Formats: sequence, C-alpha cells, structure tokens
Amino acid sequence: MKKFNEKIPNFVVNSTKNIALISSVILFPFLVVDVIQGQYLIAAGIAALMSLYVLAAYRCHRGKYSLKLSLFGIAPVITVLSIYSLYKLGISASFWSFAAVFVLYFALPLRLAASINVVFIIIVTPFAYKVMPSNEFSRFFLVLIGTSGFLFMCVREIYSQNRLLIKLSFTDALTGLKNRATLTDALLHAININQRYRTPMTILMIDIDNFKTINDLYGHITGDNTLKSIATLMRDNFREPDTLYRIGGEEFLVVLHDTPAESAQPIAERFRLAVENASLIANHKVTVSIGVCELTVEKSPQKWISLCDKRLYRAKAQGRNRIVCM
Ligand SMILES: Nc1nc2c(ncn2[C@@H]2O[C@H](COP(=O)(O)OP(=O)(O)OP(=O)(O)O)[C@@H](O)[C@H]2O)c(=O)[nH]1
Repeated sequence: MKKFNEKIPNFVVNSTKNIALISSVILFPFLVVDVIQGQYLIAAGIAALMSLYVLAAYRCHRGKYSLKLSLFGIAPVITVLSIYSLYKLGISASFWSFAAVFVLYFALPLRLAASINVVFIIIVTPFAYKVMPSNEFSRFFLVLIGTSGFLFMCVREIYSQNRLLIKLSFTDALTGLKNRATLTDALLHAININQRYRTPMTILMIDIDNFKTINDLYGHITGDNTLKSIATLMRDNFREPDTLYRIGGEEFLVVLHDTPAESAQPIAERFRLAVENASLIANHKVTVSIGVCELTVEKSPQKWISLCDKRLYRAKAQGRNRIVCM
C-alpha cells in the first residue's frame, strides 16, 4: 500500500482536495433536508461522508494524500449511501450513483478507481433494478456504464499527459538528455548510496572547447547539431546506470555509479578521444575538456559540483582538450 501511495500523481491529490471540498458543500443542504424529513440514517450517512471529505481535503491540503482514507473510507461510504438512498428514496436518488462514479475516478489512482467502479456498478445495479421500472432501469444502467467508461478514458488521458509533462520537464529539448532540474536530487541519491554502501561515485563535467567559435564560424544550426552529436557520443560511450545531463549551453555532466576516480579517469579519457576522433564538423576538430571528481569528503551536491567545476576550469586553463582529475 505504501509503495502504491508513492506513485500517486500530484493532480490526484489536488483533485481529491477540490472534489472533497465541493462535495461537502453540495451535500450540506441534503443533510439539512434529510434531518427535517426524518431520514436520519441517510442524514447520518451524509454526515459521515462529509466528515471523510473534510478530513481528506485537509490531508491533501497538507500534501498528505491518504489512499486508505479514499479506499476504505470514502469509497465504501459512498457505495452504501448510494444504495440506501436508492432503496429508501427510489428513482429520485439514482443521480447520486453518477456523482459517486465521478468522485471515485478523481479521488483514487486510475486502476484502483476503475476496479472500484466496476464493483460499485455491480453492487448498485440490483438495487436500481428493484426500484425502477424496467424502461428507466435500462437507461440508468447504460448511462452509468457509459459515464464510467467515458471518465475512465478522460482520466487515463490526464494520466498520460501528466507523465509526458513530467518527462518533458526533466528532459533537455535539444539533446534528449536529462536537464538540470533533477541533478541535485540525483547527486543527493548518489551521496546517500555512497554513505550507506560505501559505493564510490564520480562525476564528470564536460565542456565543449571554443564552442562560441563554432557558432560564429558555422552558425547556430551547426552549433546545435554539434551539441546533439556530443549527446549521442555520450549515450554510446557511457554505460546504463550512469546518468547523463546537459547542465548548461555547451556543458554536460555524467554521474558515474560505483566508479572511483582511478576508473573514471580512463573512462573520461576514452570519451575525450571519441569526441576528438569523431569528425563532427568537416575540417574542424571539435574537442572537449573534462573535470573529474570523486565524491570524498564534500558530501553536498553543490560542493561536489563546484570542486569538479574547478577541475574543468583548470583543464581549460591548461590548454583545453584534456581531463583534470585532481
Ligand atoms: N548553438 C547553440 N549555442 C549555444 C547554446 N547554448 C549556449 N550556446 C553558446 O555557447 C557559447 C559558449 O561560449 P563560451 O561560454 O564563451 O565558451 P566557449 O566558447 O566554449 O569557450 P571555452 O568553454 O572557454 O572553451 C556561447 O556563444 C553561447 O551562445 C545552444 O543551445 N545552441
């Protein structure tokens, strides 16, 4: 359950909060009317549901979405309330079933919401059949199924767009490498692994030499193509668990997992040579300078990057097209 909870996207937290608040407000007049009309059990159910909604809204407002509250609180209370209202009030209470389907889709993760919806429809159907003339029942049933299916497709689309947006926000549009947004988290993760398992971690900062000259001599399109080619060379030269970033204009970073500085040095050198020999631009040698820095006592992402940046700067100062490891 905890593992599942971690995957819940932000928009579910927000939609749960908003739906819970709006539903509480909408339910209030019904609570009053049911009390006045002596429908105490329905009124009690509405009061219980409102309390759950307020609790869910409060938790979501604090950023603590509770799957248990939606799954074991809101979903069963909504189901029982819908059935009991149908049983007591007849056809006039049937519209609550549509509201229930809607709330379930927006207050639960998609797959769970779809399963709970199926269960909800299976449970509600016989009660609806009992209280409705067959003509009305078939319409109710078909529209309920249609609403559930339609909502499933809409919410699935929201999930897919949400995933795409998250991916795009972490990706550099030109090269397809990761952008700077996740770098600090990735370095913190590397630091945690290093501290817990003593796994050596090294970063490489890679900067294209005299890139301004490339832009000036051959134009920005060639400059952009050079950046893309460097990204391709990085993908070809580094292995799978290593993570590749474009962190600035012509600056790249690689996190080498389980790699001490002694092993990182030949890896960096191999990449430097790969760029030098790649003939990226006709009659123009493209080269890179690389700073290499193993995580040692500087256990903060900023200090780690800053130390590596100093080494990169020294590689530039010493004449470019070289690596500096200390
Ligand atoms: N084509 C292109 N150029 C870019 C992009 N981002 C940054 N630049 C250019 O990259 C150049 C970087 O120039 P500098 O910071 O002077 O560095 P450099 O010319 O590589 O010199 P050294 O790093 O000292 O070797 C600038 O001219 C930027 O305009 C981009 O996305 N595409």
